[in-house]
Amino acid sequence: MTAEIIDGKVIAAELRARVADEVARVKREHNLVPGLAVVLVGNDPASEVYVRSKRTQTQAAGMTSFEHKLPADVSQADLLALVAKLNRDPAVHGILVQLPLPKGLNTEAVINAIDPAKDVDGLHPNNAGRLAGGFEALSPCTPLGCIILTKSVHASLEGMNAIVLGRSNLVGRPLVQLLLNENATVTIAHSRSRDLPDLVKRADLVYAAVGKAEMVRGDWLKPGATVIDIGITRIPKEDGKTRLVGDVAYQEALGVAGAITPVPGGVGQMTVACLLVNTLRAACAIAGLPKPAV
Ligand SMILES: NC(=O)C1=CN([C@@H]2O[C@H](COP(=O)(O)OP(=O)(O)OC[C@H]3O[C@@H](n4cnc5c(N)ncnc54)[C@H](OP(=O)(O)O)[C@@H]3O)[C@@H](O)[C@H]2O)C=CC1
Ligand SMILES: Nc1nc(=O)c2c([nH]1)NC[C@@H]1CN(c3ccc(C(=O)N[C@@H](CCC(=O)O)C(=O)O)cc3)C=[N+]21
Ligand SMILES: [Mg+2]
Repeated sequence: MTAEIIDGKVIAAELRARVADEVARVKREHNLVPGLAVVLVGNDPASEVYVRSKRTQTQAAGMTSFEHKLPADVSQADLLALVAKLNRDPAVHGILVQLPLPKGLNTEAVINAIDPAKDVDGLHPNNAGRLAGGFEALSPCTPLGCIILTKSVHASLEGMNAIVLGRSNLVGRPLVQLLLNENATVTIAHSRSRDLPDLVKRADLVYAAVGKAEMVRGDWLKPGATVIDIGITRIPKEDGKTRLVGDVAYQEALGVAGAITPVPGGVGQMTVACLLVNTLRAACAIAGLPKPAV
């Protein structure tokens, strides 16, 4: 048996096309052009992968892209001043501050400074708390993308055993909340968890968001499980370039899983597409328009 490969490229392209249609409509009907501002401090390589695809795709969807690159030694005050300026800017509907921030900057204070209505990362406590409470919220893009990919395989997640490996504010925790909203039964594992292979073995749905290349082995998986690989690690190649590797041993998993996302070409594609969705939703909400069709 070989697993179905969940094609994030195709699913993300479909989602982006629906976003582009809605962007064209709000432009035509309401003269509203959604704008996304990305703030990149220093040069974290994982963040740069993200920024690259984000810029072109924002523009391709008909939205405005603003980019602010700041040096790694920028002061907390200057960073907060930029966030305050973006909060006030009527052309900006979404603000994303790339994480992790360089040492010396207070991440929590920066996130708290973002207008929750423009918090397209869903990291502000207003949004994270609303999500945890089961209320409507701007939710983090990567977990949103994971749910869409899972639903491309399973129409309903009700009663399924899911395991989430990782509990970060950006990925693991919000993914758990979204899975609960889908009525899955969720186990959360992290660096202090014991017997990871046994925990994974029981899961119909496996979400790996640890950041350890190929940590999840094929023989950990329940045969037929759906595997969503969120991890991205850059491995240097002999020619000096790098290749991207997930948290799951892909070749091994192919022989056991029922369905699996590749890296690249899986979750990462969906993260960017969902960022466009959140920016469109934020722009409509800020403008007092009805919710968009996507
Ligand atoms: N595809 C995409 O769109 C995106 C991909 N990523 C990638 O996903 C991965 C995770 O990102 P992020 O959540 O930000 O990472 P963090 O480093 O913030 O969190 C990693 C989590 O994994 C847990 N962990 C670490 N080692 C182990 C282990 N040996 N066994 C079990 N759990 C472990 C940590 O546990 P503890 O809490 O105990 O420290 C922590 O909860 C990274 O590779 C990142 O690059 C991230 C965002 C988007
Ligand atoms: N505030 C914040 N929000 C984030 O969502 C966030 C962040 N900070 N910091 C960095 C991580 C990482 N991340 C990625 C998103 C998409 C791809 C992506 O497009 N991946 C392509 C790979 C593209 C290529 O091949 O280079 C793919 O997997 O197919 C990668 C990484 C978002 N992150
Ligand atoms: Mg990270």
